[in-house]
Amino acid sequence: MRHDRRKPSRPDHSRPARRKEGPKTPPKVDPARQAAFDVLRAVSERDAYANLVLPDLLRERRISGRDAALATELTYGTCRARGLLDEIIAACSDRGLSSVDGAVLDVLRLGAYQLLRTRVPEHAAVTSSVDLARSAAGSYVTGFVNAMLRRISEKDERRWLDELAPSPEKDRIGNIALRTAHPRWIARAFAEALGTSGDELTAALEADDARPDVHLVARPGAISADELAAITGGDVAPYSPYGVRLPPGSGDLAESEPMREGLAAVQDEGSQLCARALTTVPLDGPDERWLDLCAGPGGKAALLGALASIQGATVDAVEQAEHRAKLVEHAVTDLPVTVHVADGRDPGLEAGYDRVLVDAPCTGLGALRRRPEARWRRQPSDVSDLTKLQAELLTSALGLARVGGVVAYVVCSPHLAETDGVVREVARRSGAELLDAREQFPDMPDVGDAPFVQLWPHRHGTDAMFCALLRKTR
Ligand SMILES: C[S@@+](CC[C@H](N)C(=O)[O-])C[C@H]1O[C@@H](n2cnc3c(N)ncnc32)[C@H](O)[C@@H]1O
Repeated sequence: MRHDRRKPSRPDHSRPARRKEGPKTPPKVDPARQAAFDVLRAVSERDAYANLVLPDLLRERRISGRDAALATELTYGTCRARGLLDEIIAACSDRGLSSVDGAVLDVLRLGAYQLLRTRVPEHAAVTSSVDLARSAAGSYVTGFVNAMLRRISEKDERRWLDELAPSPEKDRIGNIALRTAHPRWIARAFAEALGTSGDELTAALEADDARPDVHLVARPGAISADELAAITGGDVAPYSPYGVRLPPGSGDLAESEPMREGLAAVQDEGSQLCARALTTVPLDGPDERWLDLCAGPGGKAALLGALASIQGATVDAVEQAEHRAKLVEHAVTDLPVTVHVADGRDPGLEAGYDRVLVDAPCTGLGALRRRPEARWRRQPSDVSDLTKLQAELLTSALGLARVGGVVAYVVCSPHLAETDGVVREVARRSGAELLDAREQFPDMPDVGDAPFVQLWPHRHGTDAMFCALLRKTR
């Protein structure tokens, strides 16, 4: 294809250019880019999760090998960089993005991602995007897409960032947010939790783009971490006594024997450590009745169930959503766990629990590396609704615990409103004692300031889990 090196004029998509003469049969879009585009549409149109839709789609269409790898890179990469790509696309357009057709915008995002963040040659990125636009929206948009992508390709990512990012002197967090392709409010929440907007903020945000290791949990009493590591070819995890780590994208683990037999499951090491922390706090008096107040889909309930079985305790697992309660049932087969479909704020269970876990619904800002599109879907306004629910669930947990009993409050988020804010407010109102959670994470460095524990992907290789431990005093 001939490269037109003249500076393209600013595309006018109010009057889309019509092709003078198009081929009778439009060129076929290659399977990798078609798959990536279809997942982007599902994410944009019906709030789908890219990491759930893509594997099914690749399987259905029998896309494998290099095509599957390209589809995965383009889909996840475009989802992660979406806000940054949109700023660049908007800078090339004479109107706001809202006037661009949704399918055309997704074509532009995919094309811009290839131009700015991959080694795909410019002509291949542009031609394939034009083909995709023709097949998705019709021939009349091809001129617009072609002109937009030519304009985007005039600069590399660094030059676009130099042009578009706020100056670091005036707005350091805004500058880092755009450079790491995160919304500013999330970068600010991370900065507040880390206590810095220096280099560690960049490291924390960049960790969201790294493909995470696969973490397995070896069910206590059923298989050891050493055995599981030997069977799966993984490494024993550095912190959790039940953990095994495998390289990113390790095979189809669901088919491996320990998983099929329920001896092991996929579970982030940070989640394992938070569930375990609840069980290691010293307790005076009985230690027989445990409660998991937000149990679906059952990862922590299964670990608690296995530990309860060893210690002679039983677990009640509460989950509000019926379909998620079914997942808990499946996860706790053969364990001393009873599942209840109920609202954790008033589950109708008899109070007096010795240990209670509140693994509360949260923004999930601590697991952005696992959800490519999540950073652009979450809104700052989500936080206040969630903190209200979190405080209600923690209050209910303390109501259900016995005096002297312990409650673990866990969220997969470092946002201070969801962590420190919720816990201190509920502790103040209820008179609960804040325990030093760090004592239940022995030999783990840099877990934050007492009395809480905040884990981080860039420090610990875990999700950014938060854990507080409270003792009921009255
Ligand atoms: C962070 S997830 C829990 C993850 C789970 N502990 C695990 O390790 O697999 C929060 C769960 O709380 C449930 N939930 C939301 N509101 C609830 C409520 N009012 N009562 C009980 N469960 C609730 C959600 O449906 C979701 O399954």
